[in-house]
Amino acid sequence: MTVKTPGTPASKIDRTPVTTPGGPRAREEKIVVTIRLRPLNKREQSSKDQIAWECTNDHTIEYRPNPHERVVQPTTFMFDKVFGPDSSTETVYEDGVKTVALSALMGINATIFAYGQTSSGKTYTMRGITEKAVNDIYMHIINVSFLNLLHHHYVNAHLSYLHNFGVRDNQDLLNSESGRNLKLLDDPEKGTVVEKLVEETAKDNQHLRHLIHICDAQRQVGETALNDTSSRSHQIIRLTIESTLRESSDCVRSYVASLNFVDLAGSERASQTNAEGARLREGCHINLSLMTLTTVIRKLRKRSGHIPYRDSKLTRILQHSLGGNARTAIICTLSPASSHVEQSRNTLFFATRAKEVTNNAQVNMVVSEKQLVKHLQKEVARLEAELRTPDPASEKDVKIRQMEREMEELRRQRDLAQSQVDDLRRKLEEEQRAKLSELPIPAKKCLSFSTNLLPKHDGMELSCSDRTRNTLGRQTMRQSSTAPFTLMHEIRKLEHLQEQLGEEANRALEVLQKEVACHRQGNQDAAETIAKLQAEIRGMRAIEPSPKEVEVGSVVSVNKSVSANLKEEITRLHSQGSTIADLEEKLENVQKSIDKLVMSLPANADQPCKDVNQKANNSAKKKKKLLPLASSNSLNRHNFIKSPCSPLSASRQVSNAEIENRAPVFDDDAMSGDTQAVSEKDTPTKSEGGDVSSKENTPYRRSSSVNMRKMQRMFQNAAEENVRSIKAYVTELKERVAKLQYQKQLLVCQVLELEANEAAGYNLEDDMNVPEIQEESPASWHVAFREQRQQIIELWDVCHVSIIHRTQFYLLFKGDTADQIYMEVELRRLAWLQQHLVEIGNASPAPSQSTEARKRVSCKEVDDAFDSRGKRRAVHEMGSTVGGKQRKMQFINKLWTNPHDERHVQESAEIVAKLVGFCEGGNMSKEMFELNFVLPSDKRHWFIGWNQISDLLHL
Ligand SMILES: Nc1ncnc2c1ncn2[C@@H]1O[C@H](COP(=O)(O)OP(=O)(O)OP(=O)(O)O)[C@@H](O)[C@H]1O
Repeated sequence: MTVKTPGTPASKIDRTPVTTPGGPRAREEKIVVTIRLRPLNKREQSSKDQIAWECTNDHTIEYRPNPHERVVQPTTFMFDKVFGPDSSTETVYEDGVKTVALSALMGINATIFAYGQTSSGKTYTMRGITEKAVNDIYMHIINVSFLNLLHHHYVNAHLSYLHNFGVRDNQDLLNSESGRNLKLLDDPEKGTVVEKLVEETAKDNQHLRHLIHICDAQRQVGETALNDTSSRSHQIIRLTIESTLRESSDCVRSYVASLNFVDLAGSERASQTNAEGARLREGCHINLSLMTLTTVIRKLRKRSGHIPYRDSKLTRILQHSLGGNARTAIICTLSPASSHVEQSRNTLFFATRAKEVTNNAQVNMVVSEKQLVKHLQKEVARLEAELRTPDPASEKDVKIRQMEREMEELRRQRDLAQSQVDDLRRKLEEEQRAKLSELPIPAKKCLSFSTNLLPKHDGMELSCSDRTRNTLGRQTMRQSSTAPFTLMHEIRKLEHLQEQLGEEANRALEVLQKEVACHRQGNQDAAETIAKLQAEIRGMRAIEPSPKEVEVGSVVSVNKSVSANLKEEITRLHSQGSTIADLEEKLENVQKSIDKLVMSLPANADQPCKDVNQKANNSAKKKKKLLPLASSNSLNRHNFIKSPCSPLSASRQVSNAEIENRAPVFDDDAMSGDTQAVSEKDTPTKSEGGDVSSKENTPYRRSSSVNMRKMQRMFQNAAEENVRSIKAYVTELKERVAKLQYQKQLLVCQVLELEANEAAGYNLEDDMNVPEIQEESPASWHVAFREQRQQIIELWDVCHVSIIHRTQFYLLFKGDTADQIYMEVELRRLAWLQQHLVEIGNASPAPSQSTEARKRVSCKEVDDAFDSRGKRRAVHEMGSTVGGKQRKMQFINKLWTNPHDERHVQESAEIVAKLVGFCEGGNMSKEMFELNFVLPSDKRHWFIGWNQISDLLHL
């Protein structure tokens, strides 16, 4: 077993208390010095000895000199504890040395010894102290073993006994056969050891008492004048205590400590002891060893110089207890007799010096070989790790260099990725450019919109809102496929069409000018009209499209960002809104002028022609009723003016998509030739007379043989027809301008949506990789159409849309693929309207609008619209009877009331169409559905378009 204090080199061997500089902080503490003053013994009492010493308190003892005694020595001494003659040994133990004695249980060496002159009571005191201490130690062992079973705490005690050492020969009282010559050995680790000293292990308290008794019995005593049983040697009872504490499964701590009970031989004066011979020599040895002890104490007190431990065997054995690794308590015994005042004073002087001595007690921990091996292995591993581990500073540098390398690599990868992105972007732009320049522009796109543009009013959704939004959400998915480049391309294309329309209108007006010129007969109104038309033409010519940055079909500059281009486009389109409105206004003025001209024609005719003119006028009026939507004389108009944009042109046979998206090619020569041919063919005065501007050469006056009336009639008919054709064509141009207008607005909306998406973090450029246009298959469009139409019908009901509008729309759009744009526009503006109705608290004029429209369907029209069979069927279907005015209104109010009943909707549409005179392919045109996004409260709300239509239809 190895005895080791914490931090002590592990090579320490067992049971040797070692003080190490690196160990745990030593407990520096003074030697505990107590004084025990015994009572006068019988001999002293019989000799009438006086008490010279008195314990004035627990710490002070004072000398009581005789009244006549002259005292020059100190008379008062103070110690840690002073016990008077009445104090028991138990009190001395409990109050003076118990703490020191039990330190051995904690692995701290402890020494208790008694110092004093002969017969002062050292043996008497130490036997009691030893007994008390042993009792306490075994009580502790019992208690700790009982209370700390879980901690596996146990204590073993080993006893060794020395006697006579330092006096004559060392004698082991536990081994009487060992002889007298036990040698003291200096072990470098254990210190001073007694060779061949027997150590007996005490089994228990009784066994230990028995061992102590044996030692006491063998101790040499002798009779002196002062003490009948005077100890003639020093005695040391050494109790070695081992304790083990298992703190955890892998942590077991063992402690070892020596508890020394030292009963010194008493100093004596030969004159007092009357010793002679052997007793005198014993006394001399005793005094010599005690003198060495006194010297050691004195040296230790001064803490300087050589400590003469080796001058006596006593001090050699007690070296650790004197200023070393032990807690020490000295009990100085005194005789109170005045006859021993000088010896007592010397004892007090010794005690006074002893209490200045400081010990360094440490806990002695035992480490088993297994634990030692583990500890050494850990130490080796730690040292090897230290050897392997480079300097922290250099390690930090290495890490910094490594991080710098990683950063450099990341930068390189970033640059590489950036260049790859740039390449991809370049390629995409090139592909986009190639696609735009090569591919024909698709005819009908699924123009879509997002409800994101519309204000949201949670909790105020109407019944069909969800479905509408689902559809719109689905369309929003398609929206992402509309690339900004395509939008800009569309805008450019529409602008080009706008420009062509303007030019076409100019040509029409020029032809009209020529035609009107034929009617110059000094008629002031006609002249004014012509002058006005010429001004109109000049005005229209002044309307030039804005200079385009890029021609149609070309690619938007790739150097600008897409978003910047879109914003510019929006700004520019907004600025051009007035231009389109101007064009519409101009066309309106032209139409008015034409109307005025037509009206003026009969006035130029002679009276005989009145009937004819009246007929023509009536016909014109009749036509006027249908004019905006009438096809007019398509053959004549075709001959009158030929335009690829005209719905009546030869290119009419081409699909609408081709017409609308193909850049028109004007054949000026052909057109002028045709125009000329028409003029020559349809205007006999021109072909026959040449200069129609000359009154002299007018057919009326050049040939009297000609039937002037017939000629006039022919002329008027031809002129009237031509003017009517021009008027119809201008109307058609207006419709096309209107269509152009809402297509443009749709594009603006899409641009705004893209811009909103871009602001929300949506990457516009990502769309570059998505197919731009998703054409719906006929089957899927049919399904989508039915779904959209149902939503539209429900929204009509929710938004109280005019039943006339419902009827017209319902009958016009029946699922043709060309209807996609109209369906989506209708759905969009209904959704927009619905949101705004919610915004304004449903205070929409729409209901009154609807009611007004119902009122317009007069009772008479109800009567006229149906024959008796149709009426009966309608009445039957609507669950009412058509009788009085009130009942007729009830009948009308039952139209368009159930959006969920498809049959009801169909019947309602047919009835309203009959009532107001709608006929498909007749007075209804898809182009009349212009787009107008304004608030219902606005004077020009989108119902106005329907009011106008109603006005035209005289509803
Ligand atoms: N405190 C005490 N109370 C009563 N009797 C005492 C006390 N101290 C000592 N005696 C008695 O005094 C006598 C001498 O005591 P003791 O043998 O212990 O002295 P000693 O110091 O050991 O002497 P020596 O040095 O000669 O051995 C004994 O008979 C003992 O009983």
